[in-house]
Amino acid sequence: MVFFRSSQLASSLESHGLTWYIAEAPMVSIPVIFVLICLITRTVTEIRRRISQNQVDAVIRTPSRIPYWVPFIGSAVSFARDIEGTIARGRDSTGDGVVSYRIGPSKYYVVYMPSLVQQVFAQKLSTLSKEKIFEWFMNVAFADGHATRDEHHAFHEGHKALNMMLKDDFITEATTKTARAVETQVGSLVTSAPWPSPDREGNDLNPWEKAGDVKFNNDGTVDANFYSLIVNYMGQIVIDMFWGKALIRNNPGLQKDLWDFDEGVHHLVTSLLAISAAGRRAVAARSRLTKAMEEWHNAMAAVQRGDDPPSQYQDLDDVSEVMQVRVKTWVDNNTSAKLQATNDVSVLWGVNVNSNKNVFWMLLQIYSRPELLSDIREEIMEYVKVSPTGERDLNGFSKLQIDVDGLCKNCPLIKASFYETMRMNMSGLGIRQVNQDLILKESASDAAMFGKKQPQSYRIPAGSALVLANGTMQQDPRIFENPDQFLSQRFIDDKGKDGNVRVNMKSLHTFGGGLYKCKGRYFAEKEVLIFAASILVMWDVGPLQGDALILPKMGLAGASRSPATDVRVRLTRRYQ
Ligand code: HEM
Repeated sequence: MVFFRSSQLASSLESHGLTWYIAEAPMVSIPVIFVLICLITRTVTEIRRRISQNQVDAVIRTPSRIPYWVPFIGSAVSFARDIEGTIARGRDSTGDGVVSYRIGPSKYYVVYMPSLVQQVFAQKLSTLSKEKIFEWFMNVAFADGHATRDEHHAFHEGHKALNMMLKDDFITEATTKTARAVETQVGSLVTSAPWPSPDREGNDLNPWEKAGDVKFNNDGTVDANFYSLIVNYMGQIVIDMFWGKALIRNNPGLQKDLWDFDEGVHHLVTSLLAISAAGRRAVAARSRLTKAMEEWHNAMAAVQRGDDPPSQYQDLDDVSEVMQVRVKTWVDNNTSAKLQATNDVSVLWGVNVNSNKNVFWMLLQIYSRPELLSDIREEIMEYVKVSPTGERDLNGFSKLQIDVDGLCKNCPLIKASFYETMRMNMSGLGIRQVNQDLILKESASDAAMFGKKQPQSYRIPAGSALVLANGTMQQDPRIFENPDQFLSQRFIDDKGKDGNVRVNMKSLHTFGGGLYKCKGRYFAEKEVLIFAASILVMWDVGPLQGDALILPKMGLAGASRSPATDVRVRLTRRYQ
């Protein structure tokens, strides 16, 4: 190995050239050259940022690109480390409504101004679409082997079948079935009496109780891991409602797999991390889920053909209409097993992941505020109450009676608390591919809100990616005052002309928007209120020690968040 003094280095470089120097002293020269390249990259990207930043008077301009150190990598590392913090810093350093990042070979334009977001939602598919991103996601997250991309027609027909979820017939069927199931099961969210020991023969625990690791106390209270308890309890009712009871009955580990998959899905999309323990668990869970979905589909397809399904799938009469239509659509379009099963697993995940986690966070937010809890209980008491005729569930506990219409139309505080929960606890990114050059124009009021001299327009070039930074907007104090506080009244508007109080999502876009807006949103709103209200009426929830229920830290960003660690709570039954 050769070491040089600077004068020697200069004369050697002059006589032998750079290649010779790298070959002779790689341990020194490679880091030196790397540092030089980084410095040059940082300087050039900084100059470029200043040039675009100085276009304060331009009516149409190029968004500022955030400077970076390492060519090709760009801002990838800071995105991987802290996506929301990175975007918030970029936003604050420019003061504009859009900022641009280089990540690997791609340019990303991140949008976080309400008027620009509305324009993004209004674009046609020919300008902005999600197809390529969705195909990539189906491959890395669900291992579809590019079936979504290669079986284009079949995928789109299957996807279209989900539009049924937007129709009144589906919404009525799904909410009615959910409400009836909740009425009879919320009293058994955790069981206790009549059996003294949970595992007494013939009286096994409910699967969600096992997932929540319940422990019965002598005074009749029950301790549980609240996150696991809630997401599994809701999952049981909603999966039974969509796919019929046989799916979970034949695959008792289905929910464990679903939540293991969810815990590791971040690791799968950043494929480097797929080798982590959570990533490996997610991969194993995903293959069991895919197999279960394929078997379920084959049984349903057999019934639809008039054939006899396997013995364990004889009773498929309780499958929802939307899932029956999906099966028929897959069959009519000669869909491969790979496309069918991976897409059905993605729907299974989508149906559960957002609603169930939001109910968990929402309950904690409400139970940790005694005044809000009591106001909401008063607001909903007319619509969610213990069965007036004294009906009991299978375990002998009180049943509830739920008036879904009354709950959803006349209870603004619980609905506004749901929106505020989504604002606080969700952090989704909406990603679109830019197919044609696009101009986005700031509104005058948004420009003023961001402290700009005048509204500007931005040119977003074809071939780049556009990102809606919902999580960052949800925490922007200019859009949502005091964003770190849970304000249960935030989304409540004044009374309208008809005298009714309105609840309005305003600049909150947790269901997405435009052509890709969540197809399950009408059901989801009602479902969340049904689950949350019924638990608030039937149960008191508090900490194991002390008075204050402390909310756990949130896990990784990216749509709905899980808690960083589960939270152990004590549940007390309010009605026997
Ligand atoms: C609080 C609950 C929920 C939230 C916050 C939520 C949010 C979302 C979001 C952000 C998207 C992507 C939109 C985009 O790409 O712009 C989406 C898509 C979707 N959601 Fe939901 N969702 C919820 C519950 C549900 C439920 C319960 C169902 C089913 C009953 C459902 C069905 C779907 C479907 C089918 C899509 C795909 C839409 C498409 O590709 O066109 N969601 N949801």
